[in-house]
Amino acid sequence: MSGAELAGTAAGLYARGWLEGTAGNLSVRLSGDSALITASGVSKGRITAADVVEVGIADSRPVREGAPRPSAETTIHTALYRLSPGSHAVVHAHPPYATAIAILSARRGADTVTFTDLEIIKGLGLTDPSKVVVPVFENHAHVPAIADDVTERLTADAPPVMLIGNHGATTWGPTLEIARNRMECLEALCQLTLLVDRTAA
Ligand SMILES: CSC[C@@H](O)[C@@H](O)C(=O)COP(=O)(O)O
Ligand SMILES: [Zn+2]
Repeated sequence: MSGAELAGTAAGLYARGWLEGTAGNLSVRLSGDSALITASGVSKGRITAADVVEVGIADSRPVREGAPRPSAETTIHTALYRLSPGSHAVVHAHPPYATAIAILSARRGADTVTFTDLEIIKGLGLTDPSKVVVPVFENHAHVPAIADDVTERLTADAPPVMLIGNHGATTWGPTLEIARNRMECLEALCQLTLLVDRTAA
């Protein structure tokens, strides 16, 4: 897995309007103990292989001196890699419908959103695709506090998708393509829910 592949996937999500401004971050696991993640504060629509940083999964810090500043959300990515050894990619984006559901959930004080009986749930790779309970995390200004909540709340068999209240969505999986597909499925679930008013939060 290379920085060029991360940049290509990021450009595709940017083109869909899911990474507005400098929003979003993507990473891939390089080995058991490090990951390649997008640099912070750059447009993911035009990043290149030079705009990625190798960080330690244990400490979330750049492996090499002089590297660009890694994503502000690095601690969330590394928390997910520690939680889920079979996961090799994490995608964070601000897709409009998922973000709208995240905003509505935060307003209601809901810490989960439940989707039931929608075919697209199958795209999340769950054992039982009849229902998915998606966790909603508080959007702490101090990002490591979100990562701490992830570590505290999620188990290794949690669905590979989460929302961050008033903010956006994060998905993960065994490959970058699968993590990206899961983001598309989560966005579709949120869009359908808002279209037909089936919100079960
Ligand atoms: C454009 S502001 C969004 C950021 O605060 C953050 O949520 C985000 O998605 C991108 O952060 P980054 O540090 O560039 O990886
Ligand atoms: Zn974000």
